Amino acid sequence: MDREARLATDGIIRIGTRGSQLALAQASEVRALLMVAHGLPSERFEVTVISTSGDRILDRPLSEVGGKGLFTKEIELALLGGEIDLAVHSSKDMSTAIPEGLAITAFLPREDVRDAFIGREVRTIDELPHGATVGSASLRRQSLLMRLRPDLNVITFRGNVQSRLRKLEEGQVDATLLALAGLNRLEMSHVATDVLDVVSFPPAPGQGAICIESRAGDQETADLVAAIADHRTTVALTAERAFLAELDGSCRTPIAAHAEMHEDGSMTLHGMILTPDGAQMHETRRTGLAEDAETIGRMAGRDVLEAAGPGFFAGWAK
Ligand SMILES: NCc1[nH]cc(CCC(=O)O)c1CC(=O)O
Repeated sequence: MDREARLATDGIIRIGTRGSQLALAQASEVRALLMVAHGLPSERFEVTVISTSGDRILDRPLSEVGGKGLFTKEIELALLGGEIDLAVHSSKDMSTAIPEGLAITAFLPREDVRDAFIGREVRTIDELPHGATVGSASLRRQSLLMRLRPDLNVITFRGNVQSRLRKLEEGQVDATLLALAGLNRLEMSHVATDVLDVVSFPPAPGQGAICIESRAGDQETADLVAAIADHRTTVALTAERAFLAELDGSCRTPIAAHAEMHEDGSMTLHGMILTPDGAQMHETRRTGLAEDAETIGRMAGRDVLEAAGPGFFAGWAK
């Protein structure tokens, strides 16, 4: 029996995801893409919701609790334990080190990479009054904001998309920033009052891209998800994640990166590191062949480390 026939006759494909509305929307998107790609009915799929430490710890900034692995650890344990066959993640939340026995088997076509600005009484960052309060959980967004507007009162602001918007409505903050990708997936892009450009406000590595993780030896699932993988996104994410890998071992400073593969097979990467207060910034642009994405990412990482010098990290080191 070939693989398609086997999938059509045995077992359920079990998809693991976090329980936030955004995570559930992403899991539904993956299921829909797999149904279309393989002609499978929805009954072949089961979506298992898994609560992660990142979902439970809401009172502290993530950078204090221990960063990225927090949104993926419990889901990865379920994969390793065979409770689920594939995990759907926001690539932005993935650490660069994938646990032994697991692998990223697909990056899906990328959504909009940009950040959205959501003001309660104003439409843009420029229009915010002196000293206005802006909430964000992201060190990168906090730093980029303070770089543009050192007068702002930037505060840490956690929770899922809906709870952040509620805090904004209640007046706890005058504005917030969210990934446009998440708003689009939730069909909530109407709340954005401005969209920030990638040159002055580059996204987090991986922003806007869903990735699928599965067991390293599970060829059947790897083949299944290969049908919905996107090459250009894979190239961009390879470069951005290599840039991040080069940096995140040595610093906890804000990191931004945006890579794009072009039609002619070339690619560009814009990488940036900042001090948390936004006062200092180093950036690099590298262009090369898509097949060299990993090297380009690594070299870009070294560019900014070298430009920054050891003094840059004084006070911001791990
Ligand atoms: N850290 C939370 C998170 N992880 C991924 C997204 C957005 C969706 C994406 O980037 O794919 C968000 C929310 C946000 O930043 O607004």
